[in-house]
Amino acid sequence: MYKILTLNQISKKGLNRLSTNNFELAENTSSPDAILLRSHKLQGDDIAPTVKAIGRAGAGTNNIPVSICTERGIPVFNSPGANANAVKELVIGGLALGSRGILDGISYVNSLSHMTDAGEMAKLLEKEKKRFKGNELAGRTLGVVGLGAIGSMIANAALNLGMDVIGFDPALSVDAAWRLPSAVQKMENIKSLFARADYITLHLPVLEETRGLVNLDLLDNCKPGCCLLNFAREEIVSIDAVLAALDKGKLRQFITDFPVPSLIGREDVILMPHIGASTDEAEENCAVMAADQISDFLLNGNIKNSVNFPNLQLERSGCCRLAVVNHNVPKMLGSILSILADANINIIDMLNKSRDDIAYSLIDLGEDVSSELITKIELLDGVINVRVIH
Ligand SMILES: NC(=O)c1ccc[n+]([C@@H]2O[C@H](COP(=O)([O-])OP(=O)(O)OC[C@H]3O[C@@H](n4cnc5c(N)ncnc54)[C@H](O)[C@@H]3O)[C@@H](O)[C@H]2O)c1
Ligand SMILES: O=C(O)[C@H](O)COP(=O)(O)O
Repeated sequence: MYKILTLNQISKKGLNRLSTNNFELAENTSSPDAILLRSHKLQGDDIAPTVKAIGRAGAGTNNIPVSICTERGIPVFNSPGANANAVKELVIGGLALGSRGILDGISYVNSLSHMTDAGEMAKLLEKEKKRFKGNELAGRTLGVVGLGAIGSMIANAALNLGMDVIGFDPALSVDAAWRLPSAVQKMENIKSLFARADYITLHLPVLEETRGLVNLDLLDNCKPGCCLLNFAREEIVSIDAVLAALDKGKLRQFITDFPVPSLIGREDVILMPHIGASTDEAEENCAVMAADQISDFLLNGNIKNSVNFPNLQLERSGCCRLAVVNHNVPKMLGSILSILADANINIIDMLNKSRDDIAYSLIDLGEDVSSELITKIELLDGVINVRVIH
């Protein structure tokens, strides 16, 4: 029985995938085998020595100390693309809010609660509605920074709204490139995207190199009257730079899913409480994906959609399986296999892959192994952890 610690509200549809024969779910346990979470900020010290895997029901893993997990041989999984449609729809809503007098118009109408005569009210609204006039999105240029699961969906939707779309992504994967409509014009650098776009939307992860990426220099370079949308992460945008650009009129509006106190109360800012992925559908998709990945890892050692381990899946064969995590250095696999050979244990099937400093092997054996043999493998210099999966 594997114990799964859940640290956020995870959709029932996902939790139900973890059958009660193999898994026990707990909101509080000191010795979990795996952790399932959403945006809970996890510290290294919160990860008990028993933890074998961490599943993020969502896209961003910046709330998880991934490098500490890698050092400890713990794969971290996420749910790529599972909430992309939800974010896309909210960003389209954001574009509408940024181009029309929707919020001010609604507030104005609600301020008329003292009026009792419908005819008088209609007359007043017809007179005042010019204050809430906006612009159409069609014909304007949208700059998309980060053309992965979310960025490519938004690019597509914006083209369908009649917008011109330009994009920047220095690390575009082959799959993402296939998904991208050819009408999206690829920019050589982020500066030229900022200089050309009427609306700019950010859809990249927070990494060392993207922290504070949207700074004074970049915003000084943007088209006057530009509207910036941040549904990616707070850390990517310098709030001081945004406030300066708004005050100078360089930016007309800032719309973000990541409010901070200094943004509250400004008319040129629209704040949402991190609800990009908060739909029934996205929460279910993410939870199902994360739960399935954790389940397959704990029960079979298979790895799919890890952000720090190689992806590796092997059909089960033989009588038991060894899952070995080691440093990606020469001779490791040979040393492991010679321990098995010296013990006369037959290998039925195996797969070994590496990613950066980590290597991972699944080895299916013809017979069960003793704890002494496992200890021998564990003691090899460079081995991080070994699991026997029956
Ligand atoms: N507001 C929300 O609720 C919400 C929901 C989902 C995701 N997110 C955020 O959005 C981010 C993107 O999500 P996704 O599902 O599209 O991820 P993704 O991995 O599919 O796409 C991210 C893209 O950003 C690109 N990228 C990396 N560095 C870049 C850089 N310096 N400049 C431009 N592009 C760069 C990558 O190459 C990749 O194509 C997540 O990391 C998360 O932080 C927020
Ligand atoms: O990275 C993500 O997937 C989003 O920020 C969603 O976060 P949430 O699961 O806490 O809503």
